[in-house]
Amino acid sequence: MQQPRTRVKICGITRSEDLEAAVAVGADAVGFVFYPPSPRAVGIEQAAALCQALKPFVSAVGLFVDARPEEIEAVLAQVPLDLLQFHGDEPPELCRRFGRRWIKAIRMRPDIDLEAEYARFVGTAGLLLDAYDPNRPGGTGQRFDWGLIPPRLASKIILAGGLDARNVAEAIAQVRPYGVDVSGGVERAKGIKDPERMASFMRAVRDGDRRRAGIS
Ligand SMILES: O=C(O)c1ccccc1NCC(=O)[C@H](O)[C@H](O)COP(=O)(O)O
Repeated sequence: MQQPRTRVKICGITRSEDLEAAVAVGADAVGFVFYPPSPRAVGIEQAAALCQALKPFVSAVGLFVDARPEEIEAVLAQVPLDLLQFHGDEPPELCRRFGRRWIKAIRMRPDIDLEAEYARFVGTAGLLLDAYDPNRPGGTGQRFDWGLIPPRLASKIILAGGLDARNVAEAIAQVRPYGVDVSGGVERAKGIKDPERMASFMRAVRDGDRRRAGIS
């Protein structure tokens, strides 16, 4: 079977022009950060307005960090999210309770047993792997050791953490993930995406797909 293309999520969208540019360059999904301390945080009305501009077949992902269930319900009541991303220490029961598809972010440390995490989060649509930083839950722009990812899990993995146009092709060729997720690597300031960087990132992803398929 031919290797499908690597899916791309551009996370931390706060402005309609950035959303349109992300879709124009071919992003499969855009992410909205519902975590008030983040410089990329969006409010409910802002996210609802952004979603209205989304074209068909592009997914809207809502990112939460240890939010209370009623906070998540309040977002879901107004924002048509296709997928929830849990980026904190949420237990599996919390992730499952909203009746939506969801992914669990795992912040990678050398002692993480990813096989055990995948078994623990029954029902997850995939594991998003991000760098561990003791002071920030995500969006750090840092990479982690891709060698920690068991090849058996590659098709369940959305690779994140410090990706940009210079390293994503190598990441795809090495890890062979289902998808990649980028935020800081396509920005010109926190929460402000750069159309040129998004376009170069997408070109580099397709380059990675060719390398992964052995064409180059
Ligand atoms: O973006 C944030 O500010 C953020 C805050 C708290 C938790 C997660 C957050 N972002 C997660 C992501 O955007 C993605 O995992 C991302 O691809 C990784 O970020 P980056 O290393 O900047 O590409």
